[in-house]
Amino acid sequence: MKIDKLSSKTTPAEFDPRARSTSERIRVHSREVLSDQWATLEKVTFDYQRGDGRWQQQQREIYHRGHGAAVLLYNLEKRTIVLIRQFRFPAWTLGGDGFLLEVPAGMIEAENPAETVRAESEQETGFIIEEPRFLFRAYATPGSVTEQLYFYAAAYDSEQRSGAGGGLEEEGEDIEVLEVTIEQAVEWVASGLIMDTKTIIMVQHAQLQLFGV
Ligand SMILES: Nc1nc2c(ncn2[C@@H]2O[C@H](COP(=O)(O)OP(=O)(O)O[C@H]3O[C@H](CO)[C@@H](O)[C@H](O)[C@@H]3O)[C@@H](O)[C@H]2O)c(=O)[nH]1
Ligand SMILES: [Mg+2]
Repeated sequence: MKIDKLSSKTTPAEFDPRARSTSERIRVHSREVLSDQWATLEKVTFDYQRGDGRWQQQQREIYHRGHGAAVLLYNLEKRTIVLIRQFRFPAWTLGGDGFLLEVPAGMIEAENPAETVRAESEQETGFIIEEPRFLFRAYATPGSVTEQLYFYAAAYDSEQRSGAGGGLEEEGEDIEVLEVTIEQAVEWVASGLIMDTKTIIMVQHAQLQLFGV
């Protein structure tokens, strides 16, 4: 018996919707703002042309809350990185104490992610950094949130500290600063103590690219 698994999906390139630009494959019907307070929640109805050429109507709620930037603070001599611990209300609603271990991060202001991580590093941890190194950019939750996260790394020096950090009290921040060895951080990812995606990515980047664990 001859089985040709690809035949039903194979179309000549000129008719293949996958070869067309997405703007030709998406027709937006309506956009409705459901909530517009701290951030914006929108309901969008659109037609999507599937890979086999058929059109399908879909509806999605999408949340626009700006973009974020995070920084991996590392010290190669001491083999340490800097983590912060802070209360996250959405996490608390799922059980547990709601306190998460994270890398310093903040929402991008004035469309300048490098400046944002310099400012967040000082506000949240007290460490003053020079030019942070851009690593990569990623969607955290692409199915429903438009936010992109910009990842940076910066060497820190324990001497270059302006204060204890802790964040801005007027913004409700109450941040604890931890300096941990890379081995400890890797162990916390494996044991499930570190549960924040951007932080897991950063610890693994540090492990693979910086410390060679
Ligand atoms: N009133 C109000 N204030 C808010 C709200 N959400 C955030 N804020 C204020 O905005 C500040 C955001 O602090 P940042 O340090 O700029 O951001 P972040 O909370 O650390 O978020 C970072 O990490 C997130 C993922 O873990 C990212 O989603 C985010 O973009 C950023 O990178 C908070 O301290 C708080 O004052 C809200 O719904 N209402
Ligand atoms: Mg923050």
